[in-house]
Amino acid sequence: MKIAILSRNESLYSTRRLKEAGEARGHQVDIIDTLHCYMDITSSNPKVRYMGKDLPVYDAVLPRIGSSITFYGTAVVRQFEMMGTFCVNESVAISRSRDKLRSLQLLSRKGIGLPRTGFASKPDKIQDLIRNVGGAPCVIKLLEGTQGIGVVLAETNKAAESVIEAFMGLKANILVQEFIEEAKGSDLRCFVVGDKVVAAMKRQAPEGEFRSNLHRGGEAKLIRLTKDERATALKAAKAMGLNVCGVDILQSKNGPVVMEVNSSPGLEGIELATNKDVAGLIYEFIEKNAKPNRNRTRGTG
Ligand SMILES: Nc1ncnc2c1ncn2[C@@H]1O[C@H](COP(=O)(O)OP(=O)(O)OP(=O)(O)O)[C@@H](O)[C@H]1O
Ligand SMILES: [Mg+2]
Ligand SMILES: [Mg+2]
Repeated sequence: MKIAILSRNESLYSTRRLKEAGEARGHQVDIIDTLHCYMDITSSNPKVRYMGKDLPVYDAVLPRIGSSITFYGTAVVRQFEMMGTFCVNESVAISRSRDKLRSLQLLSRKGIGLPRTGFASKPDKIQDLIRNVGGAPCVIKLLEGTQGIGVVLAETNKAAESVIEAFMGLKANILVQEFIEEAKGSDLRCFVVGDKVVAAMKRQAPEGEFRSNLHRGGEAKLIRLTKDERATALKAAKAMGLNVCGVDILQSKNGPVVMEVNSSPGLEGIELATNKDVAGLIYEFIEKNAKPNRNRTRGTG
């Protein structure tokens, strides 16, 4: 098959592994720099232009859209959808996953377990917002954060109030969330491909830290999910409409709760921790599913 990986950086582990794994299975794999694509939207025959030429018709596009280029990146994916190209994750699903509030609302609508979460844009009733998630300790998050930056644990109601006021003063969008203390600084990354969790790892924060992000010094190890955890991850992926994603789960005393769903999950941590050929499994999915005009949202995303 002829497959394009949309990625800004071909030296990233995930991008390199995806190219290698695809070629090892006999595919032609091109890495296309998302920001260098430009589009012919007006014509009845939509195209993507790249380096002065039309891109060929691909059998599948594998979007790896970084959160800093969501807006343009999803427009490029949408253009491929309009051409009838099979996109592993569709543009609408990627956009949904980048908005923490929208994601939580979609997940909640499907009855998926979530930490109690509040959101407000004005500081009128901060105490009520804090009370609604069960009071301190609670977690305050910047909506646009990644790699654990902008995630704060407030140990007292007073501290929570000050942090919320400070963020709001800076006009930052935040959410306030129940602190899942019993997770003990760990979370589960469930890597979903199609309708399977193909790999899972437990990430543990270092001593004295509650954020388990590998970028914050967390350590990952292989884990066997419970039936409930597996079902929750699959339900979350389905609710978001993502074929390939990383579902992050906290083990709460009331069962698994979903923290977020990532539409361009990294391969390095998960392949290292589980020793699995996750990249190869993504191609297995593409080989089974990539047919022209199979995008559910063709032209309507
Ligand atoms: N409600 C919570 N209760 C307990 N721990 C939490 C909670 N929310 C977040 N954490 C911890 O903080 C970490 C970072 O939070 P989160 O994943 O929401 O932030 P992020 O900046 O979006 O990170 P990412 O890079 O994964 O997108 C989580 O991996 C988890 O270990
Ligand atoms: Mg995130
Ligand atoms: Mg996270």
